[in-house]
Amino acid sequence: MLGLERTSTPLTLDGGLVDQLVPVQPSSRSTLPSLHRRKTLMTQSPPPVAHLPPADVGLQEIVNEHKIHLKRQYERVTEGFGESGSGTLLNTIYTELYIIDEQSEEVHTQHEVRQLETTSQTDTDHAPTIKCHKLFEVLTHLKRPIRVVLMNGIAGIGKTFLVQKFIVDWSERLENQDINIVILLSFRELNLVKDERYSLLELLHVFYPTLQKVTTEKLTLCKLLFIFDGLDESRLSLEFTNRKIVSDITQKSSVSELVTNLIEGNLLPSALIWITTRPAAANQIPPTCVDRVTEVRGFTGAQKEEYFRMRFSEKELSRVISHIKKSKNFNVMCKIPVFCWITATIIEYILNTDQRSELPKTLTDMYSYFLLVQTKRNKHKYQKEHETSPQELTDADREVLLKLGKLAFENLKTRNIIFYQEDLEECGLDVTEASLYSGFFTEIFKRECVIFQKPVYSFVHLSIQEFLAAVYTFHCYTNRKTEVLKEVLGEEYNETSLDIFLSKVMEKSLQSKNGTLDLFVRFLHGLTLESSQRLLVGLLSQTEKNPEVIQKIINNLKEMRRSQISPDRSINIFHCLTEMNDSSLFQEIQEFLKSETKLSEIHCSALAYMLQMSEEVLDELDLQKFNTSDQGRHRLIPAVSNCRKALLKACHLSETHCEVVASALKSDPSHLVELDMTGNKLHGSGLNFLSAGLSSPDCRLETLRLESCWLSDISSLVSALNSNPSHLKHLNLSHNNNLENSGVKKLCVFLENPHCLLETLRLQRCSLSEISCDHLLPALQSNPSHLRHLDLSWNNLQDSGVKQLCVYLKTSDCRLETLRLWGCKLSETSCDYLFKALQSNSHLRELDLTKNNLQESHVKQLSELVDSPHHTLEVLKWKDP
Ligand SMILES: Nc1ncnc2c1ncn2[C@@H]1O[C@H](COP(=O)(O)OP(=O)(O)OP(=O)(O)O)[C@@H](O)[C@H]1O
Repeated sequence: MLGLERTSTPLTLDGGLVDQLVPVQPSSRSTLPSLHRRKTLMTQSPPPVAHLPPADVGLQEIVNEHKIHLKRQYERVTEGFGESGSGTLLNTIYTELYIIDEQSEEVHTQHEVRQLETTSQTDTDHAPTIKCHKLFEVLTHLKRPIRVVLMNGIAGIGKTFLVQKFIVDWSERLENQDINIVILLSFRELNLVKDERYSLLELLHVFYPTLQKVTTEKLTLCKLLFIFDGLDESRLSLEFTNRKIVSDITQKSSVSELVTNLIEGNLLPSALIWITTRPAAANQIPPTCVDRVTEVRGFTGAQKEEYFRMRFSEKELSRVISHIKKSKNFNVMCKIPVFCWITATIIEYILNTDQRSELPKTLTDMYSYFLLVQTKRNKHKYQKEHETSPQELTDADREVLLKLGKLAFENLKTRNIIFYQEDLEECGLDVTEASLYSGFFTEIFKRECVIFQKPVYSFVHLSIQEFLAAVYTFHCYTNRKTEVLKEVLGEEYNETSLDIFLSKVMEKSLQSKNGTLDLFVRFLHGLTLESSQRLLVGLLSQTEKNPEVIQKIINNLKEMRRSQISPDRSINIFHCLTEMNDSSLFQEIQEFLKSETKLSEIHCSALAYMLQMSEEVLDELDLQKFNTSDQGRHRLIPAVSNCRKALLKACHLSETHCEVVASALKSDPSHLVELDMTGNKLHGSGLNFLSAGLSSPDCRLETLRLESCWLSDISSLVSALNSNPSHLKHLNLSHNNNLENSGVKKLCVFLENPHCLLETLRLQRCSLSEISCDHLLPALQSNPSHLRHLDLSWNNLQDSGVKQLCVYLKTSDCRLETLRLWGCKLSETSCDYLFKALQSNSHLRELDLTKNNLQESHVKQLSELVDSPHHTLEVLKWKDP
């Protein structure tokens, strides 16, 4: 029993000032295991106190007893599909969830997996977030009380865990102490009494016998919170229009009527109501009854890590996290806590059985497992089947999964990700049962209502759609449904061997520019393995065990080459090999790198992937150092995202390659600090792509070399540098003959930017005249203190150009150390200008006037400066080599 202590804090109850009884925190609390809890304790301000009737010690004791009861019931959880009350302490595994304070109307309009591959991951959008303990806090902008909260969330996202956490924190007096009594009524349990007639008071006593001692009067005085968990599971018919009004808590009624009257506020109008539901069932509650809609979005990146941190020892943790990070798809799926649990369970099992064994690498295995576990959870939830192992899919499961597969497949071709009733019907899905299906398969199939008041359906993740589409395609292949396969491969498709079938699908996928079928073909290859077929037995018929066919498929992939495909698409060939558990490439690459044998294209793709995924950031990637073809070099480009220095000189980069480089500059974190694209034709869209990368706030590039890149209009480059000015230190645009004075004029906009920190500027052979110096002078003068090295060699600057430069040299903040003016058609006059300027400049160390046809007499004074111990000039070059 918890101790009670008097406090003098006056609190109001019905307008009167009363003394309150504040519970003393139990001393055992400091020994609780959860890190999270300890944090809560430390950061917490004293909780608001319950408004109990004055000095009602009797009621307080009942409440205390109720708290103890709830704590006992909910502090332990069995994960995945277990019941509460046994298993692990919730606080030792509970990880904070990301909840937004509004419901999203959008369905996924972009392929999450692909989105991740092209952009840096934004875990959170700009929606306001909310903590579960603040659900009933008044909305400041609306200033109205919150009575009914509807909490949406897809299956496995953590709604029930959240409710349990709320209850445990309340029962331990950590949060929400302004609420006197919390009553959890899950729809799953209400279903059991749906045909009974009770008064609300009796219903409470059925579920909470400890509350029997509370009288009607006292109950109406208490601040109550009713939590209705899992509306999607409800078998009650909740009628909000033609229902009987019940306002007396002793009045007998049907259970459905009690629930609707509570929600509507006819019964206990001041009681708070919290309803959780999968999106499929949310529309059972009229929006007019709801004061706040929230949505549980699962884990953010940091929360994901925290989840695994709580489960694994420090030693194992880094292995687990890096394993998950290596696969972008695992990363996406791990936003859903139940997928984290599946991943953790599989990994834990492996680590406990054999530390040395490999963690599951293939996505196909992970997704197969996910499908099985979710199917089992649904069965447990809706059909109360406890005893089947996850591997046992019934005929009914198989039928529905294949229909969903058909829907997935049909719509994958058109990239359609939202479906209407007609689409479902076309695939044989019974729409009258849609809500059951969507409930049953919300894990993979989510139903939402949008503006049109028409149900819209979509898969929870597009990756799930692709997986089911692959399962269905495989099913059609093994069952010789040629007509269906023709839809993917075109009319000319004929029954053929598995290896030829797969290489045709692969070809098809390579043709797609944006990777529409990438994941689909990966799954398809993964499903050829006996191990996958074993996992999905019941859903997939097994193909003949024929190692030769598997080997043929592997060989086909290795030999696949097409020109004009993006290196990202090529990496997908390698991913398909990984899905087939083929690791021969890794060994071959290692051998080849040692022996300097020429790397084939597929080796380069594999190598690019290895480098890309390596935990070590590569210091330098120099494409010229690889013994391979141009195509092979192109396939290495994706590795740019994981290196500091990328040397991509003269290798015929196309705009697609520039796009890949740009995405490396945009990635978060972006490692690239030095980029050399010299000798590639970058004019036009290539430069635009690159500029988009440079303008990203994540770009950290310090050195950019674009010599001989056929550049003329550099507007996009300048505006990119200008929007992100403070990183670039060295810029080399030499040998771009078409740059001309107009190019320099544009560049000056960047040089003038007060945040520009450029130290080196090289503009050799850019067809410049003295007009460029006119442009440069004010720009350099306005921001004089950063530039250290300026190279304007082989431009027609003449003496008048040098005259302008000398004005800059004389600027007091000028810190220029090297000035190179080879072949600028200078005469003795320039030497005079320079001598005068350098008399007042104490920074220049090196002056290079080679190839200007100068005589010893012309440079005499400048040479004296070199000899003078009082001047910084150390090197003067003027003799032609
Ligand atoms: N906050 C969390 N911290 C740690 N694990 C969590 C958390 N939330 C959920 N999980 C894991 O995910 C599993 C599913 O969570 P939960 O049952 O709460 O989901 P749900 O949204 O209620 O799903 P459903 O709609 O299917 O009932 C849990 O059994 C647990 O393994």
